[in-house]
Amino acid sequence: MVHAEELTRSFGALRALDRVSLKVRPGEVFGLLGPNGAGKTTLVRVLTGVLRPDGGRAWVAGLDVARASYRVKERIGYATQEQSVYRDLTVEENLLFRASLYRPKEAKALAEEALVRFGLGPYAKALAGHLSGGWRQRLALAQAVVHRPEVLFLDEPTTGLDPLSRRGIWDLIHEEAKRGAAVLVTTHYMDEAERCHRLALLLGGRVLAQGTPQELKALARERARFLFAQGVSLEALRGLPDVLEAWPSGEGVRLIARPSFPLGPGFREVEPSLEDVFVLLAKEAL
Ligand SMILES: Nc1ncnc2c1ncn2[C@@H]1O[C@H](COP(=O)(O)OP(=O)(O)OP(=O)(O)O)[C@@H](O)[C@H]1O
Repeated sequence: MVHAEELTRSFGALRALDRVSLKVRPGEVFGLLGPNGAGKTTLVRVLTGVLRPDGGRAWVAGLDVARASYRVKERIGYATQEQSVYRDLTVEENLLFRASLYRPKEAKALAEEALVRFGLGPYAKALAGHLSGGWRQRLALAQAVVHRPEVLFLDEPTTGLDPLSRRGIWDLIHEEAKRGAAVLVTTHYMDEAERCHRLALLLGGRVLAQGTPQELKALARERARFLFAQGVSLEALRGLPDVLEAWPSGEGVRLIARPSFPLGPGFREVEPSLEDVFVLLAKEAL
């Protein structure tokens, strides 16, 4: 499992991580959701022992990351976008290489098994650089888990993929969690965040909130009204002091308003999306 306690990391004057605490349990898919520059990659780099924190501590798979960063690497899988795949090796060679780094005696069997499990068999002899983006991401995931790690870190595993390929990757991520791995996945796609068991919303290096998607939505509903309105002017709504955010949506207008906002004719309450939750919490934090 993953346990981060008050992790802080700065680059010069920029505080990329500000007292970040979280836990990821075995069997859980935990999402780190935030816009560009929120600190997601920095957190993953600290948790995988690539980068030292300035403050705080972290344990991964039972080991203190700062003290045992090499041993931690044997117990984790780490997939950054495509960088984790060697384009001039074949699919099979990529898997064999990674497996032999950590489990040399079983490398061949593990690589074979990953080929089958990830449906990569037909591409075994193809150069990774010749695969389509979706298949290359599948390979990146396969090589991250080929040695059957206890903890899996996936940094934006679906960026640039079409919706069908993204679904395929998410099915595979959940299979790894079912196998018992603790999975930490970063994304800036709000719809993908819905697929996580629990999430932390990150902005400016700080955790704005964490919980299950349902808990985060309930938290937001306590603090604001999420509405859909028809027959009202967007500009007029935007001018009202109780309206925090308003934007065109289909035939009408979606808005986030303070709890005191009256529900007049033409307005109805809607279920907030995680994007709505994020917008509200980000506004409150600024
Ligand atoms: N090595 C570095 N040197 C200086 N600044 C850095 C370094 N790495 C990250 N930063 C800065 O720290 C902040 C957080 O960056 P980080 O890459 O962790 O964000 P992110 O949430 O992963 O964003 P993205 O979605 O764009 O990958 C950014 O402002 C970034 O410019």
